Amino acid sequence: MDILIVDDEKSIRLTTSLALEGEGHYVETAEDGETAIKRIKEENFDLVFLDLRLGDEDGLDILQQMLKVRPRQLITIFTAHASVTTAVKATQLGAFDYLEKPFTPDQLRAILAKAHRALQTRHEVVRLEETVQELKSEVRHGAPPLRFASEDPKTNAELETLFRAAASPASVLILGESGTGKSAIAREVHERSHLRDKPFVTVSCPSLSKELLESVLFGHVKGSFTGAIKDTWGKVHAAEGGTLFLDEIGELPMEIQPKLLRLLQEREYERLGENKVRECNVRVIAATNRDLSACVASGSFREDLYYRLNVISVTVSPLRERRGDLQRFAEDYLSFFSTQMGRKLDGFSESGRQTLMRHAWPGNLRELRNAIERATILSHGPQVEAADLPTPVGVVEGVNGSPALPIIGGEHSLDDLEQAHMREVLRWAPTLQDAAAILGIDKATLYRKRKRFGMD
Ligand SMILES: Nc1ncnc2c1ncn2[C@@H]1O[C@H](COP(=O)(O)OP(=O)(O)OP(=O)(O)O)[C@@H](O)[C@H]1O
Repeated sequence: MDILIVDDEKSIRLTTSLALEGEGHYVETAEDGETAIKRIKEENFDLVFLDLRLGDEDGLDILQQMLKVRPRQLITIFTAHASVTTAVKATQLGAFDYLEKPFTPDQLRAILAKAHRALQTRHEVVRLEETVQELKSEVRHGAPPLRFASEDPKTNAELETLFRAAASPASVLILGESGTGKSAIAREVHERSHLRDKPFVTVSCPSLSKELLESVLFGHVKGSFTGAIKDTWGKVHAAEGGTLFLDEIGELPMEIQPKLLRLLQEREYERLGENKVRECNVRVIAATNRDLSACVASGSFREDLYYRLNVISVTVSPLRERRGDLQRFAEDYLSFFSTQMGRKLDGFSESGRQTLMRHAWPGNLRELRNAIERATILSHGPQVEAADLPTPVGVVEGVNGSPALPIIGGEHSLDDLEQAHMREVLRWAPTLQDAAAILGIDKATLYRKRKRFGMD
């Protein structure tokens, strides 16, 4: 995590950052409110530790100012002057948690674990909100047609291989960032397979608790857990003879992993609370936006299960690496939504096109589709202009003081290109850690370069 410690006591700043850095976190410190607020404005920290007594300054006041800048910022208050009243006041004002000084490494770790869970939930909520918007739109307007042919030779080759293998019973693993179209590919594999007339059943692994997920997958018998008031069949049963699509498989709890392995290896499972072994015949397709091999390395995903799932696999490239496809997708969506909404829109103006091309599309196809749907509603026509696209979609020249972006192949130095690319990635990457990973450099190099380019 990227963490900011705000405390006027040097020893606290030092010991806490050492403890946090020892756990692999990136830490910055600030000794007063002004510096802290400046950094909050500039950077996206996952968590802030804020002392309630900062010399003459009032920590509660700084807390409010920080939340004004970043309303969703996770802020843990720490103070040597803990009292129930201040704790309550701080949480009422929007603090995430409260830590009394002096604190033990275990207490600090507990806060970090809680913050980590909160961040994960937040990401999941954003993803679900977007999916809901998408589904609402599908109910209203139907779904835009899917395009699988790609201008990117790598994507094209991978998808072709995958679709050729669709008819085999082998398990399929689809990797790629959120919104790259993994679910759509899973369904397409099913449609192109010999199972197309059989059920296609989806289970979203992270949306349920461990117990519920197990029951949703395998079913349960009455009384097997509190609330199990009657026998039920699970999705494995519902998918019999067809395809079982396990979305976000990287989130599958450790306890359920052996049961899925048994399903894949032995074609057997048991309902929760029952000792009867049942046979099943399903083809499993799994997808995840996590780096599953890294999960195997860190011990959160079983290696044997990984190899069982990874018989045929495809990694869907993010949209920012498929610039050749971007315009086609945008045009397809525009043509679909303008027909649905009875709008006469004739493509994108040059400024609209440039705006589309300049954005990094962290939400991939889902974000693009939502942006184009919105632009179809907003546009005065006859073409979609930069102004019709939502603000975060692109950096338009001269807007908000942003310098124009260089064009690949134009008259620019490598320094200009590097600088512009770094600035854009830093603009949308959730954390500095992510930005460094995307740029393929370590965090220290990123810091050095930011300094050199005057970006800090
Ligand atoms: N091949 C495609 N052609 C056109 N649009 C697509 C295609 N694939 C996906 N989309 C659009 O992107 C949206 C998101 O796709 P999908 O849900 O398959 O992504 P995902 O990678 O499974 O996302 P997540 O990881 O968040 O579950 C779809 O609703 C659809 O509008």
